[in-house]
Amino acid sequence: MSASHPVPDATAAEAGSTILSAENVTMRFGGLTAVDSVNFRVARGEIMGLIGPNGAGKTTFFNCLTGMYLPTAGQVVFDGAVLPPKPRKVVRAGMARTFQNIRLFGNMTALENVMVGRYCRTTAGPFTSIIRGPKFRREEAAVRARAQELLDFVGLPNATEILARNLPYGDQRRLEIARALATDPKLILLDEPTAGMNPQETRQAEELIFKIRDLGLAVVVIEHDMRFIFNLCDRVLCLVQGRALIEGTPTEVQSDPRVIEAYIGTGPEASDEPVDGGEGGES
Ligand SMILES: Nc1ncnc2c1ncn2[C@@H]1O[C@H](COP(=O)(O)OP(=O)(O)OP(=O)(O)O)[C@@H](O)[C@H]1O
Repeated sequence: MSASHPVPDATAAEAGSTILSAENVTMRFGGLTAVDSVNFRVARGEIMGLIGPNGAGKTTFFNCLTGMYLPTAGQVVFDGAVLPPKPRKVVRAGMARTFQNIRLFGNMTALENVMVGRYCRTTAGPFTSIIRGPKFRREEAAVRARAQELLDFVGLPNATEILARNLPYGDQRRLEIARALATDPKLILLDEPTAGMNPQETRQAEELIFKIRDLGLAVVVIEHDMRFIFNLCDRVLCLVQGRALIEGTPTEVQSDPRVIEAYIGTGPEASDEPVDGGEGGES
């Protein structure tokens, strides 16, 4: 990252203070309570993991945290203010996310995909953009330079002109992260960032997330790969049937018999992956 384009970096005073909190967040779909009175706190510069068996409510909770859903009850406070229930405003407030199912613009190049993420921070109005005035051209050049920096940062320095749909799967996941970083977030939420990755790509993803944290960002990660999550996270919250079962350090969570039972209880698919972080893929 060049000095001319500083990225968010928590000061010593800010580090450790709360950036995101969920207070009794509940989300109901008709008669189904997908998320039930969940409390959650993420500190600046922290990597927080969200685990739970299939259908536990992780993605629904993520959607509440990122303004995609307005919780049925409870509230989400981000950087000292109640979260606006509009994804666009949430991004501007400093929260970015990636999706379980990759959502790139397949027919745009890698660079253009990242540039799209950056436009939420530009100020050129419609008039100067249409006539391609000096302000627009200055901003466009800065957006392009920043996008390339982010491609370098996530390990895709040579992907600039490649169409997103032609990138290997692991690279597409990195590209999604670059696009999220382009919005200058204070917190980034990653929904299954290693899904479909081979072990080498998974290790690279882990290194990338540590690098992001080292910039001072807070990170929240949903993952089924227990080895990955317990290596990576400072704290882990386990959801089961929409409720918070336990929150603690990886050591505390992986040794809790209720967590083991919750996973084994979900059937043979989940029990393939021991919660003690043993060898294996996704649950
Ligand atoms: N839009 C929706 N309408 C109705 N029910 C929903 C909706 N989204 C999720 N659900 C239900 O809410 C529950 C929690 O789903 P969710 O996708 O949040 O779980 P998850 O922990 O992310 O699961 P997975 O690990 O399989 O992705 C499930 O029973 C699901 O069927």
